[in-house]
Amino acid sequence: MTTSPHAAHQPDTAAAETDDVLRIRKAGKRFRSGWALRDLTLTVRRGSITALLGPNGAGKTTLLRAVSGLLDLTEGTVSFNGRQVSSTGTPERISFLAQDKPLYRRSTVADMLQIARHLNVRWDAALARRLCDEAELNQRARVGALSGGQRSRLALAIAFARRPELLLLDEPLADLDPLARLEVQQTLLSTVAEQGTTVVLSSHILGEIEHVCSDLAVITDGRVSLRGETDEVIDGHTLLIGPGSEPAALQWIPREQLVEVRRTPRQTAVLLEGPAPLPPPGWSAERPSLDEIVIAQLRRSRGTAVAGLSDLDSAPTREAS
Ligand SMILES: Nc1ncnc2c1ncn2[C@@H]1O[C@H](COP(=O)(O)OP(=O)(O)OP(=O)(O)O)[C@@H](O)[C@H]1O
Repeated sequence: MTTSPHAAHQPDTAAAETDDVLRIRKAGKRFRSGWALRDLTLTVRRGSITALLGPNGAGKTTLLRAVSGLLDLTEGTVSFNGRQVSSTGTPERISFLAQDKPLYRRSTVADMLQIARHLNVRWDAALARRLCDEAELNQRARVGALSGGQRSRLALAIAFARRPELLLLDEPLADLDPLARLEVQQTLLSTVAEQGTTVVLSSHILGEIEHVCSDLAVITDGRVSLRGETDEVIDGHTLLIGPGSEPAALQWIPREQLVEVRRTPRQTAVLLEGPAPLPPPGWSAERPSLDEIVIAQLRRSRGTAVAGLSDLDSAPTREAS
């Protein structure tokens, strides 16, 4: 798997420090069961919405917890605005919303907002109220009586109302119905635009990430395997669609750019990194979706992506016409 030019090793200049709100360098976290993060390097641009994507167990939650100061790394460093983060305390300007939303089930929505108001130095009551109203949350309803999605919306309202500089969200869209997902995405976009908040979120919902997240990082086995600005990652790939499934018909495809070959009896789809060479007659080049790229790259990292590669290697060379 490739890493985009934005990845890993950027020069440590003063300008970069200003633009990058978060710098994670060679992060490693070892639990008894093994390494959850390994040599993970990632920078997050100020004002960006960055998606952490990856399979179950890839290390996304562990990374978010390390950034929020909830656990110490075994190796490497996390720095927020140039200051190293450690488990001695979450920096005041970072807000982390965990997957299991931290709410008191016996409290009402109104009480929960009051509690949060007292617990936080910075608190935007008007924003909390507006977000609860948008979610049609009854202020007198008990938290325990809300649906999973409604509890997520309340927890999100509290996270936003803290007005953090860096908002970390672990699977924020997971419990939400399609309409609520759209509304939460809209809130994310408007909050970033209004407040200049930087957001890092983990998600499995790829289709929607494409429209919300300016940046993405794919994490596999505790490492960053692909990262960059979302548009650039998409523009950096080409999907070629052609007829037939004969391996010999693929010889014109540059082997070093190949991410995935998928065949049906009628059609062959080839995902390439970078621009495609001029395809032969009958083939077309398309812009792939983010889903297609991320899923293919994940399959590739598991060694299952290039189903047709061995055929391609053993196929006879196509004669030049
Ligand atoms: N507290 C812990 N103690 C031991 N092992 C842990 C702990 N937390 C995470 N792990 C392990 O670290 C690895 C990464 O887990 P993590 O929860 O960070 O993955 P994830 O990418 O967030 O997964 P998911 O998408 O399923 O939420 C897994 O193998 C997990 O079992």
